[in-house]
Amino acid sequence: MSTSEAAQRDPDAWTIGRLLNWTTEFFGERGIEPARLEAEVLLAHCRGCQRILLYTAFDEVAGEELRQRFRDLVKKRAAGTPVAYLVGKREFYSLDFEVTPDVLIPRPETEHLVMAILDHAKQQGRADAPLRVLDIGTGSGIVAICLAKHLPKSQVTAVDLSPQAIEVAKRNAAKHKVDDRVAFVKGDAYQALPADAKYDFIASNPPYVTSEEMQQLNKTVRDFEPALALDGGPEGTDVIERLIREAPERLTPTGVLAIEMSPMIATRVERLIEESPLALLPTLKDIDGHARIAQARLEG
Ligand SMILES: C[S@@+](CC[C@H](N)C(=O)[O-])C[C@H]1O[C@@H](n2cnc3c(N)ncnc32)[C@H](O)[C@@H]1O
Repeated sequence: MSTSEAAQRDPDAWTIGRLLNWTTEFFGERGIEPARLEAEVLLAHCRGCQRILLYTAFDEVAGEELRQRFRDLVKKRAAGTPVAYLVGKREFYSLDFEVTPDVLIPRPETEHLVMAILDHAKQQGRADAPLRVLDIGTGSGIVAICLAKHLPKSQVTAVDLSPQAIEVAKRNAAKHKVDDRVAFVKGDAYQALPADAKYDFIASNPPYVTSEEMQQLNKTVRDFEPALALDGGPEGTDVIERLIREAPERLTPTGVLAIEMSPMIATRVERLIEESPLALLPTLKDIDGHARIAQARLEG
C-alpha cells in the first residue's frame, strides 16, 4: 500500500498537506507571518526537498522521523528563532548563502545596495575593469560576494568587526567560487586597511538601528540576530558617520560611496554627506518607495 493510499484509508494520518495546514494555522495564531511560507520552508528543509515538491507529495503520509524533525523546528520557530537560522541559509540576489546566528539574515532591501554599485560601474563603462571594491560590515558576505560575481575582474575587500561573521563569509565566498578575489579583513571600519589603500567603490550596510528603535524591534530580530549588526548608537549613525568622514581619503577620484540606511535617518545621513568634503548623489529608494541608499562621490 502506498503512503497516499494509506492516507485515504486513515483521514487522521499526518500527510504532508495536513502537516502544512496545521502548522500554517499554528503560526498564524502566534503572529508568525508569512505563516504558510514559513511552514513550507521548514517542512521542505526537513524533507530535504524543494518547496514546490511538497505539493506533489501533498497526500503522502509523513514518517515518524520526518514529523519529529519538523516538530522540533516548528517549536523553535514558535519560540522566536528565525527560519533562516533554522534552515541555515537564505537566498539573496538569486544566490543561496549560509547564515548562522553570528550574522545578520540578508534582507531584500540590501539588493538595492548591490544594484547601486553595479549601476555606477556600468555607467562608468568599467564593469569589466579591474576595480577595487570595499564592503564594510560584510556579515555573511552577501554584498562583497555578489559584487565579485558581477564585476568579474574586481578585487574585493570585505571588512567586519566580528571574526565569527568573517568565517561564515569566507565559506560563502568559497561556495560561490570568488574566494580568490575577495579578501577578508577583521577590523573596525577602515582602521585595519593599509593606510594608502583606495577603492573605486565603497559599499556598506552598517548597523543603523537607533538605540530607541532597538527596544522596539520584533523579538525575532532583537533576541536572535547579533546586536553588533543592528545597533547604530543613539542616532543610528555611529558607524555611518565614520564611513562618511574617512571616505574622502579612501575613494579614487571617480570613486563612489553607497550606504544602506533606514528611511528614518535618511535626512540626517544626507546632511552628514553635505557637511563633508563629499558630493551628495541622489538617494535611491527601495521597492516600497523608502529612501534606502545614500550615495556620495568626491567633489569636483
Ligand atoms: C547590518 S549588518 C550587514 C551584514 C551584511 N553586509 C548584510 O547586508 O546582510 C552590519 C555588519 O557590520 C558589522 N559591523 C558593525 N560595526 C562594525 C565596524 N565598526 N566595523 C566593521 N564592521 C562592523 C557587524 O558585525 C555586521 O556584520
